[in-house]
Amino acid sequence: MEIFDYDNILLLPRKCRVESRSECDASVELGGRTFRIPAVPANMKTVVDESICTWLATNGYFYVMHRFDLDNLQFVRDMHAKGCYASISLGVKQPDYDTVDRFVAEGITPEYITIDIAHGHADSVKNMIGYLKAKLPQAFVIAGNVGTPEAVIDLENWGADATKVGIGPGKVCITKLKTGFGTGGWQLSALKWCARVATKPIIADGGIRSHGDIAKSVRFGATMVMIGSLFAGHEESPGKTVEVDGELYKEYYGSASDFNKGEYKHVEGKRILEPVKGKLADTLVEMEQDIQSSISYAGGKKLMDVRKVNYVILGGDNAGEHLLM
Ligand SMILES: NC(=O)C1=CN([C@@H]2O[C@H](COP(=O)(O)OP(=O)(O)OC[C@H]3O[C@@H](n4cnc5c(N)ncnc54)[C@H](OP(=O)(O)O)[C@@H]3O)[C@@H](O)[C@H]2O)C=CC1
Ligand SMILES: Nc1nc2c(ncn2[C@@H]2O[C@H](COP(=O)(O)O)[C@@H](O)[C@H]2O)c(=O)[nH]1
Repeated sequence: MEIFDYDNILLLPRKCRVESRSECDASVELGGRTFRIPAVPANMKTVVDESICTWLATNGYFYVMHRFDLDNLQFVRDMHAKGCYASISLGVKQPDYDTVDRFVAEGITPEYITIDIAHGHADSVKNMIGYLKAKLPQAFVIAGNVGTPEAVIDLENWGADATKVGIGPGKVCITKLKTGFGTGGWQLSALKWCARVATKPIIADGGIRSHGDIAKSVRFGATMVMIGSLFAGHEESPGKTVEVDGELYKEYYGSASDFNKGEYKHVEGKRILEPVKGKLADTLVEMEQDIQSSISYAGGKKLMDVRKVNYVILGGDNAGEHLLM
């Protein structure tokens, strides 16, 4: 099996088929809606809040609200009152089942529900998917996180409409160090491995460090990528602003960090400071333009044309050119 990651892969250009990159369509479909770009901010407390989610929904982007210190029911009511789709996260504990029951009692369904736990290849996830499919059958269910083809097959068979792939590649993740497990350092080839067996969309989660990594993810099978650090640190980001030597930073911490949990128990995340980098809307526009350029280098006009390109692996035992035959 080839082992590689974002920083040692390059995609190979094909003859251009457009006169302008504006002809390239970066949009993607997920769960019956079309979104402007195949990237979604991570469902983390220092990355999204209700006002960012509202802005994303009303401007054609996908979002997933986090599930920490939040009344999910009120969030969905608010989003629907504003005419927006609702996309929430759930865990697998009793309060999460209670939340589902409250949705049923009120007769409202969030359009997207992401079951988001550290080790998503688990019966607890199977049971929650089953419960959601029985109680809220209209919801599009994303489940994770996982890092192997067996897990993707199981989650899909249990009823997930999409899977989220990535155990430990995140910038504030310390799972690899604390447990010795994960896809950190080889997330892109883990994605390729998982995508070979997937029959439903994959959301590649974690490890994206530059905009070009989005095209690489799509090339290796992702429908969408989930991104934390690149979206944290904007003026609107919910993390606390901190000044160090006259420079402004925003805090970005892991959902399994003591900062998020409020206690030091099973900690698998840390806190870092991201330099404040302007407005989120500007980053999203730049991201879309960069994906349009990726599509043009792929010799295509639409996002999935990126899947057709060859690639090279730089350095290491697997180095070489990989041609689609
Ligand atoms: N993508 C990644 O690499 C990781 C992401 N995270 C993120 O952190 C947040 C919190 O995650 P999590 O702690 O799972 O959420 P929760 O605290 O809601 O825990 C979910 C359930 O899974 C159990 N659980 C958690 N980890 C494991 C494990 N390794 N083996 C068996 N059972 C486990 C927990 O029990 P108990 O706590 O008693 O074990 C609990 O019952 C999520 O948003 C998650 O996505 C966290 C770690 C890795
Ligand atoms: N192992 C951990 N992973 C975490 C934690 N909190 C979030 N995450 C994952 O990271 C990505 C974002 O990655 P980035 O490289 O784009 O910054 C996020 O979507 C989660 O899957 C954590 O505490 N530990």
